[in-house]
Amino acid sequence: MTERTLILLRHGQSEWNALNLFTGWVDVRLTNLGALEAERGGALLREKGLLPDVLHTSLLTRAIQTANIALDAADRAWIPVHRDWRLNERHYGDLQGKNKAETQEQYGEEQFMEWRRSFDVPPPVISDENEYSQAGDPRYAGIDAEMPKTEALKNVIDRLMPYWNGPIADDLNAGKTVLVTAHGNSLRALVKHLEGIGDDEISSLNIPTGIPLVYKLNDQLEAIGKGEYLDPEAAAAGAAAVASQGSKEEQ
Ligand SMILES: O=C(O)[C@@H](CO)OP(=O)(O)O
Repeated sequence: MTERTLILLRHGQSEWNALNLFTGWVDVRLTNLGALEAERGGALLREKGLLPDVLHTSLLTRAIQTANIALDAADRAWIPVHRDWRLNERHYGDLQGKNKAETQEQYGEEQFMEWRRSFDVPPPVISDENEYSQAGDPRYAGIDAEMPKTEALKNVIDRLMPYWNGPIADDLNAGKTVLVTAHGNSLRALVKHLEGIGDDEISSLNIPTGIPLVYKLNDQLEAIGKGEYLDPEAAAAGAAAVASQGSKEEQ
């Protein structure tokens, strides 16, 4: 068996993470803290000798910035890059741009959690006229019918898997150490697949910002054990902070 290495990295804190707004496909940038998180993520990779050979990122600036900063910190700014909308954050539909705590207050915790963490219930669709719609954004020219107007996690898995089974699998099968920089929910989709997590159980899994999560894979690209965060303590604290974003007290 040849062991393969896959590294997942959620982008560092974004401007809208800091404001506690549903973000989805809205193209916000990293905060200064987010940039520091990305740098620390790259330093962890360097310290552990986990040096990516190839990068796959979403089309969103916060993931691209994170990858650039982390790879620079790991002395790997030069590696080849592939970018694809299939790694984008879950499209949050009409919730994009809304405050999470206010949404929970307005609709109640049950509805809020159904929209936020249920496996297959998407939020209401976004209209093309909404200021936070991506209709007409040139980076998505050519996606046409597949362009989402809202997504549940299930929809994210459906659009992500062809990219996992295609370009990412090709690089892993070629023996490359692969870095994927993406988002809370596109990475939850990938972790669900890798760890065989059930549709109900996945609702309680949250991914912290900026901490590399490393998988060893077998020849079939199945995970050998669970993924390991390079800083487990910070990862646990970060995941707990993500989980509590509906609560005003935690902000
Ligand atoms: O707003 C979003 O796009 C995501 C990630 O930041 O949020 P959540 O964790 O609520 O799914």
